[in-house]
Amino acid sequence: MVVRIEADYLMETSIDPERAALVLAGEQSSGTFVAVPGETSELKERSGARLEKLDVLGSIAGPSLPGAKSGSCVVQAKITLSWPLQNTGPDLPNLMATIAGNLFELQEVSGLRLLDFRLPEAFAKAYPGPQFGVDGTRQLAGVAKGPMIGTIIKPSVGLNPSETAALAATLAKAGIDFIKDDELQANGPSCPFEERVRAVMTVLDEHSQRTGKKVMYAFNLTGEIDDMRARHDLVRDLGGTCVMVSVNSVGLGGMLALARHTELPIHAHRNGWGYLSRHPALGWSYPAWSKLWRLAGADHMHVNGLNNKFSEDNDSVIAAAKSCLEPMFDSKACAVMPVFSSGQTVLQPWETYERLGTADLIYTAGGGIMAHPQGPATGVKALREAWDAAIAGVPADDYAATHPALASALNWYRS
Ligand SMILES: O=C(O)[C@H](O)COP(=O)(O)O
Ligand SMILES: [Mg+2]
Repeated sequence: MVVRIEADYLMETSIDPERAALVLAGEQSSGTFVAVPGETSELKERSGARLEKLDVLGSIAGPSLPGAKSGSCVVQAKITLSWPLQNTGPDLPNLMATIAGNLFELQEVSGLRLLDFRLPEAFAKAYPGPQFGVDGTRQLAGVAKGPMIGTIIKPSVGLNPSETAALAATLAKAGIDFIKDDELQANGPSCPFEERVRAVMTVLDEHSQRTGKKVMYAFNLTGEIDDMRARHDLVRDLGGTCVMVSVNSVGLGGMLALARHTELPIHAHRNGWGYLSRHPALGWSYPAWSKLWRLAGADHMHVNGLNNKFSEDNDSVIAAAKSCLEPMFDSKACAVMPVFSSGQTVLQPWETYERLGTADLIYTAGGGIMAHPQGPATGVKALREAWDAAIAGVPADDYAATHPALASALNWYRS
């Protein structure tokens, strides 16, 4: 159990690494660019950040980022800083300003990436964490085991509420477990939130009365706080079972307001992640960043997918997905359901299952279902067949020999 707040960074500097690390520690606690009269040694002892660990990894060819102090040699180091809990209290937005604030732009570093952090138990008491997580989501969606097969309404924008509902009805009939709005579709005049929810819930209710299966639909309620609360209430009152939010758009304050209000699982979309992470010498690692949202109350978190349409490599995707299930505190695991999404098709389930070692996930394919040559219903069938084969350990082509939906999808995506 940690007593102080601890954060690990990958740091790059052209000055003495210990000096650079101490500048970071000073700037993020009691110090500034010059000594000030009130910063006594007692105050520093009480409130100053400490350099707990410094491992110099070696030198690199040149600075990764512009604007840093230059020197004869650029070195990379792993450092751990710590802060007394008394500086912020168990307070997530202000934790963020402390461990991931001004330090990224200090001249002493030409690269800084937050790799991980650990928090005292007081944070576990102060915040809700996921209310549904894996088990609660499975229960609400009626999917006891295996992956939750899902999709994203595509085209992302442009369909009106009744067109969206008609697509949802087709997908439900095809046996899908999970549908979500795209992050680009929240409350635009061409597809207003309330009309969309009413139209979609009408068809999902009809389907549930007929079959007993309530498809989970994550309605994108991203917006201002009062609007998000009202949109949540509408979804709940109409029998919906999930809401979605773009976490970078609403920030921690918005997420916390929603999490303290919600009676439904929160599907956390990470759009914008690229600006926080794409340069390897800057920003956040996913396991660190996702901890903020897990503790704040996310139940599902996007982790990209193998062989995705973005720039992230597969090792990083698997590490991100695994981190969603790793316990954050002794008293509160904050485990969330990883959501594989981005360029997913019938091609990736085998490697995904083999590398992840569990099917506790939501697997959403937008283009990967909608673009199936025989239409979205066959797209759903093919994706489920791909996952059945992956879990049974049967190679794709062997399974496809007796499963035509999978066979045509494999041909389509391989061509
Ligand atoms: O919101 C998402 O997760 C993406 O739009 C995924 O879409 P795709 O499956 O068509 O890549
Ligand atoms: Mg999208």
